[in-house]
Amino acid sequence: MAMSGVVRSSVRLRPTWSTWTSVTGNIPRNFNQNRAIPEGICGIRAIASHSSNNMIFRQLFDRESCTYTYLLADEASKDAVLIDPVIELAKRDAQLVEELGLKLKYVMNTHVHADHITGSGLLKKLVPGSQSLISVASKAMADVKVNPGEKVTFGCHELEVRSTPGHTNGCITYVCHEQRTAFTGDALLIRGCGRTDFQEGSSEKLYDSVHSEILSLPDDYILYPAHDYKGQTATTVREEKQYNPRLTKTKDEFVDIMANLGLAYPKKIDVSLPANLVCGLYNLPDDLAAELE
Ligand SMILES: N[C@@H](CCC(=O)N[C@@H](CSS)C(=O)NCC(=O)O)C(=O)O
Ligand SMILES: [Fe+2]
Repeated sequence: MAMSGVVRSSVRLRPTWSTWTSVTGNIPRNFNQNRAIPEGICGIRAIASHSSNNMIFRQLFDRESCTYTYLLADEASKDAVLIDPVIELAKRDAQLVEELGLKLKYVMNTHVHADHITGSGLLKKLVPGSQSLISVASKAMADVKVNPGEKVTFGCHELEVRSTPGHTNGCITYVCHEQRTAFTGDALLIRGCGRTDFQEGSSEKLYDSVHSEILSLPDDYILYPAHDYKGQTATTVREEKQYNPRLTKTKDEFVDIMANLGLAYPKKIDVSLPANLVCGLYNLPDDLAAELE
């Protein structure tokens, strides 16, 4: 029976095709990727692909804030999670959840966003039974607070919580080993990284955490950021280790680059921060507040 929840233990009990291949680092020569995985065993068919026949995966985009929201669901149980939803698009996300016949368990955030209000609060209203989720270190309010090392599970899938501070203190990355993917929030952006000039930002911490928790993953892991401003959608550990113009530098050079980005503050920072500390439920602009009534 598939279970959903937050696993506090780091012990993994059920071996899968994908964990086997990630441990051994190779695929059997005669491995048939289309062969059905035996019932009751959670695995992937398309090895090293970012999606598989038993996980539904959607990358959704907000044109205004250039935010990516991710919908992940277990095909068998229909249990689903949303990562980093945007309040203005909560109805879009809720409609997709309904159309796909999914049971939304968690509306999760990688961090307290500064540029938009999270859709967590509104989605909880639109999809009764769903719970908001964020890191303990974020100091934000949510139904479920997670710590590094814990697992968020939905159906037979799980996301490992990794601490990736530096953009904010409470930033976390969700790693899905069986799919060989990671959702990096604003810690790592494609050929970039999150800024470190507010929200307890620290360039030193960001450099260390991205290297130790994200770029230490296997080279073929696909990385999905919370934003992209140039039209890219995903990257890999290998690419970022080779081409990231900031993170391939020494730590001293990185700190210097980050101190001289010269970025304007996000336009919505003043409304976003207080609202996101309570999962998008406080002091909202009138049109958004009306949605919640
Ligand atoms: N212009 C946008 C804000 C752009 C921005 O500051 N993006 C953040 C991520 S959202 S907190 C960032 O870290 N950018 C790093 C970079 O190098 O671009 C707005 O007004 O909302
Ligand atoms: Fe951010």
